[in-house]
Amino acid sequence: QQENEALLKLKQSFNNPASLSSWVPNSSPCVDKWAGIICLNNIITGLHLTNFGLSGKIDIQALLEIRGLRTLSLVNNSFSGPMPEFNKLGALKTLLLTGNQFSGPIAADFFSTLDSLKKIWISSNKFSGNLPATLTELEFLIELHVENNEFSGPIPDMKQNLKSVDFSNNKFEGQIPEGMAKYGNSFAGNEGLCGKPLAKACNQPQTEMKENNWMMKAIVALTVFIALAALFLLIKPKRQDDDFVVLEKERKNNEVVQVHVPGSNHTKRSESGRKGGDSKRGSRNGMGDLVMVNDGKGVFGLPDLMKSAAEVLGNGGMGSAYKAAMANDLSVVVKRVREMNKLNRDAFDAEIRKFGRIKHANILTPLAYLYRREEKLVVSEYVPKGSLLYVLHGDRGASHADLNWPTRLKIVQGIARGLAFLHSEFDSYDLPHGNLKSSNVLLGNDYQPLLNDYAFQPLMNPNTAVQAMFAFKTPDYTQYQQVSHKTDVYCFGIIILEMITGKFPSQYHSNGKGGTDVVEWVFSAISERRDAEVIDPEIASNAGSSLNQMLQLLQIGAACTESNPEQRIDLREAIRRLGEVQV
Ligand SMILES: Nc1ncnc2c1ncn2[C@@H]1O[C@H](COP(=O)(O)OP(=O)(O)OP(=O)(O)O)[C@@H](O)[C@H]1O
Repeated sequence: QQENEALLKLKQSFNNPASLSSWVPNSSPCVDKWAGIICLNNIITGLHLTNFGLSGKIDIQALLEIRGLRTLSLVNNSFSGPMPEFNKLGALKTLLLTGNQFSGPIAADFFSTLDSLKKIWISSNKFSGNLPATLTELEFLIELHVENNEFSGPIPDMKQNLKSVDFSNNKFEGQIPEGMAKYGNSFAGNEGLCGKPLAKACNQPQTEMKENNWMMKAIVALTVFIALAALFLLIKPKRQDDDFVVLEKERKNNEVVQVHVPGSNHTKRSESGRKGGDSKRGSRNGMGDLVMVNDGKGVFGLPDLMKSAAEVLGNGGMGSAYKAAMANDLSVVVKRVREMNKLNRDAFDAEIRKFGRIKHANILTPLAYLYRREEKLVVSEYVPKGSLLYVLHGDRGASHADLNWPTRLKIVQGIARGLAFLHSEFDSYDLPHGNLKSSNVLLGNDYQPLLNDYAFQPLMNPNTAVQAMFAFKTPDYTQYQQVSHKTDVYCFGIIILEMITGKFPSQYHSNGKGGTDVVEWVFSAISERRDAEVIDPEIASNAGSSLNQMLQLLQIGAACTESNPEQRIDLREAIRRLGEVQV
């Protein structure tokens, strides 16, 4: 009875408590299932007031009277002002305040009385000042999210083994403590931070930093140049009468370059041998060893690539990727893949040609390849918006702001269509995609997703495939030692959870450190009936009537990431359920 009254007092302290209409005198919070009240054996253990439209004061005295209270969630409401005295609730295990307007500093000793805390989420508020030093003393802490605030000062040296952590988009400064470098992606958007894992080194005067920046750029440019030069040397034929050498001589004499790219200013010399016929091998067609497998974007050769402005895009598990902007305004990505020696040249050729014939709105079709014993190059069109990974987590610019709920749903549904296509096209493969993750989903102009780096497993040396492909990081392989079509479904599920929570999945790190274990987080939220709390505040804050649809998508993501493949839904079922989700 005392607890009922305490809750009614708490309700009175809120403005607009219409969402708490089930909280009425002469009824029981547990038996009559008051909204947002979690009970265990008739004892109130949690207040989950996520998205309840609440604001006003929070009556801490009332909360103190709820003796069994362990979890307090006020996520996505409109509370403001300084941090309330939650530190009086000494038995709390979970404190979730994400997505409010709380502001100002938090006292350094705030957490000294909260030594049972396991999860602290105070992200997306307006907290400022240093992070309280007492955070480092919380022995049981496993989740700490302070992103999207105005915190400044140093990153504390947390000795706990945090499973999920995010310091991004604040004003933290100084050197990241050595032991914190393992939380790789959690520090983005803090201009003043330096040291590992960031690329910015510490302890350098400003001018020296600038010089170093220039040096870095020079080193990158040199690396690209050396990579392309090495490439050139690799493909350089030994026979003096080879077409490629002839081309080079012509170039030195300032004669026309024998390349043909629609729309380019280069003069054509000869059309012969360029299409069909010997172009299968490509070595004697006047264009080096590059073999076109799809000429929908024009025909080009290695000399075009050699002359283009190149830029390193990244180094993935399978090799490195370069962007090459060619003279005809066509920009391509050259992916240099190591250890792809499972097939001989003819089988490799047949395989990539198969990819080159794909015409699907959600698949990126490769344009050309180059086969050398030591390495293979696969060339595709450059997609300017970049990957879903980049747009979702990389910058907070215009493209990120466009990732509203309808766009996210459209992307998920497009990925499903692309994946369904691969599953029918490469039905006989164990892994029709095999490396599905958000960095391999590119976003077209209209945010239509384009799947990339698919169906590579049959081409790769088995050991490298295990090391490089995301499918082999799933429980299917790590627990059950067998990959299958359902493995792609698991990887798809990770993307769904990543998009709906807005979190960088720790699954993408090979050591699992840094980022959020989205599967564990979502499963525990669902089982504790606080699933609405894990929805990315950026889409949840004005979800309105779409909230149920978001929760439906979250459930599909969870069903796709069921760790036992036998209990996991298959792609057909996932697509059926996705069809029921509306904007
Ligand atoms: N065609 C493309 N257009 C635009 N960006 C691309 C294109 N292909 C790759 N990228 C981007 O270049 C970067 C490096 O790509 P890469 O494929 O080498 O690495 P990855 O996707 O992180 O890992 P993996 O090797 O496992 O696929 C990634 O951020 C990727 O999204």
